[in-house]
Amino acid sequence: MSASLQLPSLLSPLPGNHSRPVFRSTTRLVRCSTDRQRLFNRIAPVYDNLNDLLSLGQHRIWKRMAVSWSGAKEGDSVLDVCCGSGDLAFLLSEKVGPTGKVFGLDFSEEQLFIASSRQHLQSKLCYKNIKWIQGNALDLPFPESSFDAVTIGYGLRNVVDRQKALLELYRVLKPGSKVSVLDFNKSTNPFSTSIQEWMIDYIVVPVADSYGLANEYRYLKSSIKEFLTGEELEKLASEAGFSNAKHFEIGGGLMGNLVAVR
Ligand SMILES: C/C(=C\Cc1cc(O)c2ccccc2c1O)CCC[C@H](C)CCC[C@H](C)CCCC(C)C
Ligand SMILES: C[S@@+](CC[C@H](N)C(=O)[O-])C[C@H]1O[C@@H](n2cnc3c(N)ncnc32)[C@H](O)[C@@H]1O
Repeated sequence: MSASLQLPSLLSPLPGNHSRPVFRSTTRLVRCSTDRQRLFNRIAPVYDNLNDLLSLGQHRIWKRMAVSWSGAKEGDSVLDVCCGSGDLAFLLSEKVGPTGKVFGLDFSEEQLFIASSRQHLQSKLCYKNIKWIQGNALDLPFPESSFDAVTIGYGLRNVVDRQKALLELYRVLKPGSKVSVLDFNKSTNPFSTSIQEWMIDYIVVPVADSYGLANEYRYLKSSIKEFLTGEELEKLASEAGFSNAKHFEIGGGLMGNLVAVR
């Protein structure tokens, strides 16, 4: 099974063969974009369950906050970049209602397969307004000024070029509209950092190991280390052209949400 970064495709539902990819365990999992795409394909079957279990359901609250901060409202046309299995896109769909439109974009075919299956299992009328697109966050397949709000949950940390991703988010937003960026918080407080690292080493990785995904979840710790602090995110967003870039610590400082206006 291959997923193309060059040719975004509308997936509603996803076509093709949905057999699981071969599981591999390597120590160097995430050198490039293709490695990350494979990682997210591999964890797709257990991704939602592990998020619920490991965050004790808290991730649903953080995602609601991110959607609320995006300013999406009834009738809007909105985009969720790095949508994964679709949590933020489903929440956006409820916000914009049947008269609005939601696009969920991701480069992982397996994550999109889960998102599309979830959409078809639900009877909510508004969920019919979601289109899943396989594409690259660094080269969004939309004209400029297309959206009234954009969200990206746990995505910016995972792209290989964050500045380019923010420039793309800026380009597709309508002037005056907001981007809401939810992710782990790279704290400047050593105590918060050690709690976060302890939780990943002694809770997250051992639980993931029981699914054969220890390396995939070990990646979380290194990716947070290589991520940006709230202040650095505000600076990067301002450099991409956004105004009023503000980062909020949530979940007791374990998570963060950047909000910025085009
Ligand atoms: C939805 C959450 C994380 C998504 C996520 C993001 C990634 O970049 C990954 C990369 C590789 C593998 C998995 C992921 C991934 O799942 C957030 C919630 C779940 C987290 C998996 C675990 C949370 C660990 C916190 C430090 C603990 C919070 C505890 C709580 C406040 C009780
Ligand atoms: C941790 S998941 C987050 C999924 C979802 N937003 C959530 O909050 O649960 C990160 C997602 O980003 C996607 N992703 C990473 N880099 C990407 C890129 N360059 N283009 C498109 N999707 C990307 C991955 O495939 C994965 O589904």
